[in-house]
Amino acid sequence: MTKQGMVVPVPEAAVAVPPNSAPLFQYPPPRAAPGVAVRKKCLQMGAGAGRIGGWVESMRASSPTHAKAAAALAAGVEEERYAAWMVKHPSALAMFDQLVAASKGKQIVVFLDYDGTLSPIVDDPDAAYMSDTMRRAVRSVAKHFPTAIVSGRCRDKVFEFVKLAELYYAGSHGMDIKGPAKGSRHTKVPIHSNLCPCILSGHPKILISLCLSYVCGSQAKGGGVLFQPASQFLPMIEQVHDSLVEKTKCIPGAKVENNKFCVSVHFRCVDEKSWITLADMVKSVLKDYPKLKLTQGRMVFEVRPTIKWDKGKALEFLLESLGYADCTDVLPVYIGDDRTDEDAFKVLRKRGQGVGILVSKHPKDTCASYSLQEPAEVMEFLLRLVEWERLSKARPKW
Ligand SMILES: O=P(O)(O)OC[C@H]1O[C@H](O[C@H]2O[C@H](CO)[C@@H](O)[C@H](O)[C@H]2O)[C@H](O)[C@@H](O)[C@@H]1O
Repeated sequence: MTKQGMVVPVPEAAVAVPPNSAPLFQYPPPRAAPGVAVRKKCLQMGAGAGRIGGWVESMRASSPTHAKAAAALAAGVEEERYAAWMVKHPSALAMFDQLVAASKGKQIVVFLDYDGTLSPIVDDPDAAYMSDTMRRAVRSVAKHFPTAIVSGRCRDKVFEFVKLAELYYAGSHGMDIKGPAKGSRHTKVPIHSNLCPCILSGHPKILISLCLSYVCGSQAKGGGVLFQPASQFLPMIEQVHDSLVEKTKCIPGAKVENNKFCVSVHFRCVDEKSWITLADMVKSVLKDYPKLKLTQGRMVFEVRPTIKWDKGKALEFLLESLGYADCTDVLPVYIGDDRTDEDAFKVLRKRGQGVGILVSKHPKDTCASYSLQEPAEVMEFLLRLVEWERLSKARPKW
């Protein structure tokens, strides 16, 4: 269980908590203190000494398991800070009973990030396997609740890792969604039309405008909906991927990953002395692509289309597809570890509905309300959810 006494370095803020955000429950845990630093979502593209220092700090902060962080951890420098953070973002395991009590009369819908949430972070992105026990836990969850994986990886790749056909998948940071038929209330009824499902269902304006601008929805094989709001960026992403591979091949340890609608440039295995060179290379390639933006994940640069679409939008899209748009009888539970998951946490805050759980052993500015330390705790939480649901079905209703 939670090691509350752990001492940790403090990475730069991922996002600030909106000052007037609505409480998620009647008994919300305290929010992060006002005035927390705000990280710009898109990284500055300019050069200059100040910026270079900022880049290195930001790159370092993107993985608190960095050697210096570990040293700080051993030295016990930030113990109190971690304890204070845990008061604001209590363990979802410790708060389990209150969490499930809030779901009374509501349908729980589970959203799970992949890397760092279902699988431990490892050096080689191609070897980020999830354990069989975790797979069994996720399968059980999906038996009881609509469940979706929301990942920065390309959808096919994350499916190869997860291997569960009973889930919905949103790959490429939500830009490639294979979800249920629109408004299906989890019945998985296939749609029988070639028309865009967003238009068919009278989807909110934002999606309709996306439908008109991009090739987006179609019937997915085996029923359900395939939604790809960035499909017009495919050729550009291919080009950028190839340029990045070519440009960065002289940097030992750098790895460029094609995630279909976005590209990841990993620096986890790059010597820190080469980080700035690598960052400059990425920036120089992107200069020719103003329609692409650069964000940062855990020891990785993420190159993404500038469209207003992210994991938060994917969460909303999936909820609507399941028939829970603007409903009060739904409780989305989103578990993730990355900066990109903050978009989903923010959506939950804005809706004043749902449970955002950040997976982290370190204090981070986050819009999530709760925390879990690592994938092992995520698994424990999922299994408890299944057991609670099983028992509540067996319990007589008075
Ligand atoms: O949204 P996610 O499912 O969390 O995907 C985000 C990125 O995850 C992967 O990279 C991260 O995990 C790797 C394996 O543990 C690790 O080596 C890397 O440093 C992490 O950044 C994935 O490879 C990326 O493509 C995803 O964008």
